[in-house]
Amino acid sequence: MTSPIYVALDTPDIDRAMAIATRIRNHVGGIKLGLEFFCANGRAGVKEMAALDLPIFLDLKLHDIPNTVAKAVQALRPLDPAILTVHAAGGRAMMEDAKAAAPTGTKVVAVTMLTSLDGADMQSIGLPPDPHAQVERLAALARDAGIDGIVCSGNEVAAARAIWPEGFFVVPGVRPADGDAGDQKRVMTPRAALDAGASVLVIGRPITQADDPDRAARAIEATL
Ligand SMILES: O=c1ccn([C@@H]2O[C@H](COP(=O)(O)O)[C@@H](O)[C@H]2O)c(=O)[nH]1
Repeated sequence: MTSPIYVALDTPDIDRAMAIATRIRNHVGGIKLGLEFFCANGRAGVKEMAALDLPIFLDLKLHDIPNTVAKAVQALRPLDPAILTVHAAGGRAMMEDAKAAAPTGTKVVAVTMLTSLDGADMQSIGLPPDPHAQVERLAALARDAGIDGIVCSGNEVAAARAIWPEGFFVVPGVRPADGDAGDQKRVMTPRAALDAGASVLVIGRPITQADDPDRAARAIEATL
């Protein structure tokens, strides 16, 4: 069975990213490359990581006017990522245009509320302090825009799946039971997130910052 874990390789150092991915490759389903990696290494770096022959999740969280996002997605087409992120807050037209510009096999998923935010943070940016309601609203918008799924925390994934049963649900903010949450505010264990309806789990520091990333990945895998 393919692992639902995408490991977040959040480093600008491609040699380090490659070394970690090589060690844990048999215990993860894919690798996630985000802003830190992409700003340092660009498309060439992503192509280099593709040599590992693992699915690539390009987590660039694109958020701009529809034309700009569509052109950015076109520029990423040669990388043929398995998963690509945009921000749902960019609106329906932006999500529609991102999907139209993406390769056929790429799942375009929309970030709803970052897992580093809680109700108080939402209030501070002028939103009602209710992550559940906001995730449900943006999940419906993403579904209606014709993209593939959303990114949300494990706390909201069951509610989001209830309104979008065939959606693809990416869940970061995942921590083993004794794990340090760090800057994440809406967290859940890997097992609980899968039980709640996650399609894939994004796990970074609990694996990449461990003394032995391979052992950490295996320990998490054993709980699934
Ligand atoms: O809402 C979101 C969206 C994306 N992320 C990304 O997931 C990983 C999480 O890393 P950890 O080290 O496991 O906390 C990271 O790359 C984020 O950019 C997220 O955390 N929350």
